[in-house]
Amino acid sequence: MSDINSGGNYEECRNTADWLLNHTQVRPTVGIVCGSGLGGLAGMLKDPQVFKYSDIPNFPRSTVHGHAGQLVFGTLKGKPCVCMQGRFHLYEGYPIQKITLPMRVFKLMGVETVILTNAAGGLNQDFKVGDIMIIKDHVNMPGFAGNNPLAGPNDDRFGVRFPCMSDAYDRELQQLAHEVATELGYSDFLREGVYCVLGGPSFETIAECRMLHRLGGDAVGMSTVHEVIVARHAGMRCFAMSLITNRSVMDYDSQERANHEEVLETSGQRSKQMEKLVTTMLDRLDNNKNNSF
Ligand SMILES: O=P(O)(O)O[C@H]1O[C@H](CO)[C@@H](O)[C@H]1O
Ligand code: HPA
Repeated sequence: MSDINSGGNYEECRNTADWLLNHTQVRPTVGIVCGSGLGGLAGMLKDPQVFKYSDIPNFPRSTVHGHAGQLVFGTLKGKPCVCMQGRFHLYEGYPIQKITLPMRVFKLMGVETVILTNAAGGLNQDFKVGDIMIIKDHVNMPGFAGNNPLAGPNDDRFGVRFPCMSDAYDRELQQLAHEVATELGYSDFLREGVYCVLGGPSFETIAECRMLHRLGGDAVGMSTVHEVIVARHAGMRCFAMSLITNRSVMDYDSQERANHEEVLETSGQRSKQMEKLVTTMLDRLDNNKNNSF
């Protein structure tokens, strides 16, 4: 288990949030995290102000191809936003508290809602490459082994010791996503399901894919869940989507092999629709009384 010096403690997050607030006029209420190859969303922000992760105090660096490594402030459909163009993953070698530090920084800057995207393998055999899955729940495999971003002393200024996770993914935002996707004509490739997180960086074996599928997983990846746990602990509401970039290999006769190049290629092909879905959702939030941003 990591100690409080691993990153993500209150003072460190406060310093980072204050530094950012001193360098931008934007007061974000929406935080966005872009998955592998899905950073195009950051390019949609109006009047963007861009900070390289390497220039932000206490921020880790992005090391993965397809994650630009910059924080972009601006407005999207009139909503003040902060967007991570690239995220951090356990396999990059950072302590789990460090990879989730941006969620606490979001909170301290005033963010209320977090929208996350990721690229994932499809465990559900009905899913096709290019499908977009609304995440309705997760299975935290590293968490089963005690690797949870909230392990260590709890700081009540962020949240309670034992946060509930049965409402991790906001149901109203899921409903809104379904409505918007139907209107946009995306129903044919819109799915919903359970996202399983693993530590990576090796992709899953055939036996692991079969097991995760039997356990109720519809998609598998190496991100998002740690961020959602920390965001929910701090009381922000979360909406997350997976782009199915490859089908998980379940059959010993299959010639398919998961690889990051295929992941980036597929995310590039579907990124425009994901961007449209997110921006239209943001546009709608004001028109729906239940969705106060
Ligand atoms: O989850 P995101 O950041 O989209 O990245 C996904 O893509 C990479 C594998 O190709 C892994 O990092 C996996 O988690
Ligand atoms: N497994 C884990 N992570 C992934 C995958 C996968 O098949 N595809 C994209 N990210």
